Amino acid sequence: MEEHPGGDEVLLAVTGKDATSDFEDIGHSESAKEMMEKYHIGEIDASTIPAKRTFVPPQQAAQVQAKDNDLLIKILQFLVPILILGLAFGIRHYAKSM
Ligand code: HEM
Repeated sequence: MEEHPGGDEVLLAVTGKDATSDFEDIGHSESAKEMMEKYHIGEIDASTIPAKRTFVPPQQAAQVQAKDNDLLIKILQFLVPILILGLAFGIRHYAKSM
């Protein structure tokens, strides 16, 4: 995985499904195709391959979680100043009326 010139993320993105079209779409060189022989561990019964991806590696699940956290931080960065401003106006209004 670490040695793949295209990086490990692209490989993780196709785990749990048939990656033939993904491999071919990239236009891998002949030497890349020859290299596959080295990693060939056996034949798979095509009827057992899920049509859709069913497995998400934990590394990617963590990335999705990190993206969710980024969104939450952005929302908070927007909301917190507005809340502080609202609170300041509220206190000022309350102080004036006393
Ligand atoms: C055992 C399977 C694989 C082998 C041996 C392999 C090997 C290689 C090699 C040698 C390269 C360097 C460029 C070349 O010579 O073509 C490469 C690049 C790349 N591979 Fe793979 N690869 C495999 C599977 C995959 C799969 C399944 C994907 C996609 C999901 C993928 C995506 C890429 C990408 C995006 C690049 C970079 C292309 C570029 O920058 O031009 N590879 N791979």
